Amino acid sequence: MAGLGFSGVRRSYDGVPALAGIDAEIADGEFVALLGPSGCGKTTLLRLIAGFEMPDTGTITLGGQVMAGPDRFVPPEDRNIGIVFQSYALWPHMTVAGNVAYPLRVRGVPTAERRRRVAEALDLTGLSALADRPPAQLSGGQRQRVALARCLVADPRAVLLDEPLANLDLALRAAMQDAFTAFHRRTGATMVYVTHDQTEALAMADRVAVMQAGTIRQFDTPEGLYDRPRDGFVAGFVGDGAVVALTAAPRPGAGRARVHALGQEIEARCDAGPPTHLCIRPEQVRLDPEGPIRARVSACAYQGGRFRLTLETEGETLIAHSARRALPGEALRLSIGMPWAFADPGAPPVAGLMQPA
Ligand SMILES: Nc1ncnc2c1ncn2[C@@H]1O[C@H](COP(=O)(O)OP(=O)(O)OP(=O)(O)O)[C@@H](O)[C@H]1O
Repeated sequence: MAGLGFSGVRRSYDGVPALAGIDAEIADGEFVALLGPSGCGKTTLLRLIAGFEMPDTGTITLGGQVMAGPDRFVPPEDRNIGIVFQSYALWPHMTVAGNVAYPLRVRGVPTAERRRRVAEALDLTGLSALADRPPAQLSGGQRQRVALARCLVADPRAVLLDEPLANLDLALRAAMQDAFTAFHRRTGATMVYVTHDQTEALAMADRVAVMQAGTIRQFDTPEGLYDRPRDGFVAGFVGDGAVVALTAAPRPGAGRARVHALGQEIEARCDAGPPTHLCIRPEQVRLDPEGPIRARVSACAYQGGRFRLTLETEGETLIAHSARRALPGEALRLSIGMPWAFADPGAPPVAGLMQPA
């Protein structure tokens, strides 16, 4: 397996940028998710890694070797990268074992070695008992595992997965997420996983690249994205909660700041730079009869074991969790515990925001 590198990678279609400058490193053996809304460039980046397309400018490396650059382009068949698509693309007339053996047969791998490697790939994907079945007699999740086994058997340097669970129902998706994570642990494969489903990305990946409009807005661990989003897009796109503009921001101290928002002074976590916004997660909103903030319930949804409350206060909408059902229109009091304050470079300047001296 091998790591991947991207330096100044750009790609446009008809003059419109699909990738507007990608710089990133993916370590050998890392499981990375590319997460973002439709049209943000995830599939384009995957296609460039696979070699189905060339970047307009920039360099892509695999295991330190240039795959695409100013004067070099390695075609897809010479990159040894495995790909698992949303549509499983299995041969209907071949058994599971036959499908998995196919890439080795094409390469002329001798029979004994072929048998050994197929048995290993079937074992890794939990398919040994189904080796003799045709794809028509498999569930969607089992077919997807055949596609994964077929990709693995060729011993690829990296595995690319393009929304592989999109066609599966919710229960099966959850089971397959566990299967992918277990598979990654056992193989140590470098995996790049495209999805627009944040639950999937946060549950499985070591790190997630959050993309928007052809750029990576933040490339971080799932906890990093949730606890310390770098800008308003990431704060709003990843996880539940609210993004609230500050009305005044004193100079932040080391890792902490007292900021003004929601008509209150609130103690927040922060890093360098004067913050402009707060990201308030539901678990940071305490329903507290003595709390300083007055709010009104606008919606209440049961989420199994708890209720998700939508609350209106000071012209902002907050999300809270509650053990009991609340009625729309009900008045509550809140306190806010240690939200994350960040500087959003994309946001318009906040009127009256007090800048540090
Ligand atoms: N072959 C193409 N010709 C013209 N435009 C393209 C082509 N491929 C992609 N694009 C455009 O490039 C942008 C990025 O597309 P891409 O498929 O990479 O997005 P995505 O994030 O994978 O979206 P989705 O989640 O909907 O698959 C989009 O605006 C898309 O319309």
